[in-house]
Amino acid sequence: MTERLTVPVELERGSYRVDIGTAILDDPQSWGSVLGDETVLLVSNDTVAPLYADRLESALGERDVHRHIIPDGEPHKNVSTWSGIIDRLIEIRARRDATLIALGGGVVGDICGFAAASYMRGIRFVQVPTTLLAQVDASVGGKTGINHTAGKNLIGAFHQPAAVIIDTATLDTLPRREYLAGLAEVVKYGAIMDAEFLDRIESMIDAVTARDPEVLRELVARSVRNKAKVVSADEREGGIRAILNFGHTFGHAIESVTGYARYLHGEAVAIGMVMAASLSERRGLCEAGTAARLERLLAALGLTTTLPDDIATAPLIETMGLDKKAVAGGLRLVLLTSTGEAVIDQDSSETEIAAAIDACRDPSRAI
Ligand SMILES: NC(=O)c1ccc[n+]([C@@H]2O[C@H](COP(=O)([O-])OP(=O)(O)OC[C@H]3O[C@@H](n4cnc5c(N)ncnc54)[C@H](O)[C@@H]3O)[C@@H](O)[C@H]2O)c1
Ligand SMILES: O=C(O)C(=O)C[C@@H](O)[C@H](O)[C@H](O)COP(=O)(O)O
Ligand SMILES: [Zn+2]
Repeated sequence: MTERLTVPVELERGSYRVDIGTAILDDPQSWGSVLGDETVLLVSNDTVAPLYADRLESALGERDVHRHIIPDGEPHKNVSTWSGIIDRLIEIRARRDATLIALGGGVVGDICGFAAASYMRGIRFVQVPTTLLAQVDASVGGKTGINHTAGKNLIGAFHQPAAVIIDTATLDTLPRREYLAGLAEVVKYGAIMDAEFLDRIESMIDAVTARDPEVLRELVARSVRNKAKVVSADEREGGIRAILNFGHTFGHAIESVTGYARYLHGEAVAIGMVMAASLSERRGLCEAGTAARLERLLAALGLTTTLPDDIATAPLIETMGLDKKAVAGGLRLVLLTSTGEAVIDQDSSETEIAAAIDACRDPSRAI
């Protein structure tokens, strides 16, 4: 086991800790201060449970622990899977003092968090993220929810976890495509708030793609610190938190129009970030070359930043209209003023947005 790092998430209504280490998922020390003698429902999916659920449960000792396994995949991040968790909580006669444990990627974490937010108007839950994306982003900050066919995460609630336990050794079994998708959210922190982090990632591409354990620890810890800083400043996205949505208005629309089955969340966000950076340049908000730098980095990490021609621009823009940041006056987009600085902006015309989308179609293009 490597030394355990702890990042606090400080909030007005109760802070919590994010523990980061290797082999800490089944270390009883991870759980002693997190759980009492309440009933526990361990929720995972049919891919992750066979890998890690027994190990985790072995650390919970004699507690009253039940399991619920959900089907794997973003298309299952829906009302039916949420309702299955609620049914299971009722079946085990869980009371208000019960705790849910979400063991898996962001899909398990988001649905489980929403079940915890809604069952009996709110019970505790603990995040045990097992994908890079969930470790650097989804497990921290309390956004929970499910998709609707009309739009991504359209149903949900803010509900903070009681604790987050990040065992970076679980990334050893993560498929490469999933790992690379997680890197998109890591790059996001560099783009919106931490230019030095972006330089650092650029300086160690090979170690990053090779999942060097020390580098993983650095990527996860720095990402979590960045996220915790923003969430502590604005827990419920009244303002600054929206910067964490950089690339997401475009990315979520790409996921939605393709039925949540063609692109992974991080892959769609990677394309969306290049579109948002390109729009920032077109609007004169940041210097020429900002989008190209971002695109070069994402490509070096193995992420695609090109939008295929069969995804038309008009339906994308229509779907973007259901983005949760939109207000009566129109879309609100996160744009860059430089690498490492973001603003929330409402002044882009539909023509400018369409041009930024179309700029990402041709791989030989100048974005
Ligand atoms: N709440 C938030 O703040 C927030 C932030 C970012 C993303 N999200 C959401 O998170 C979701 C994406 O999360 P994700 O990228 O983790 O996808 P995911 O949850 O679908 O997991 C990716 C795949 O990896 C598998 N997997 C997970 N851990 C594994 C492991 N250790 N070894 C082998 N396989 C493993 C999963 O079963 C799945 O097939 C999206 O729904 C997105 O909207 C939420
Ligand atoms: O934590 C946040 O705030 C984020 O926006 C993080 C995003 O990476 C994440 O994908 C989030 O779920 C998107 O939120 P939404 O409000 O646009 O659904
Ligand atoms: Zn995201």
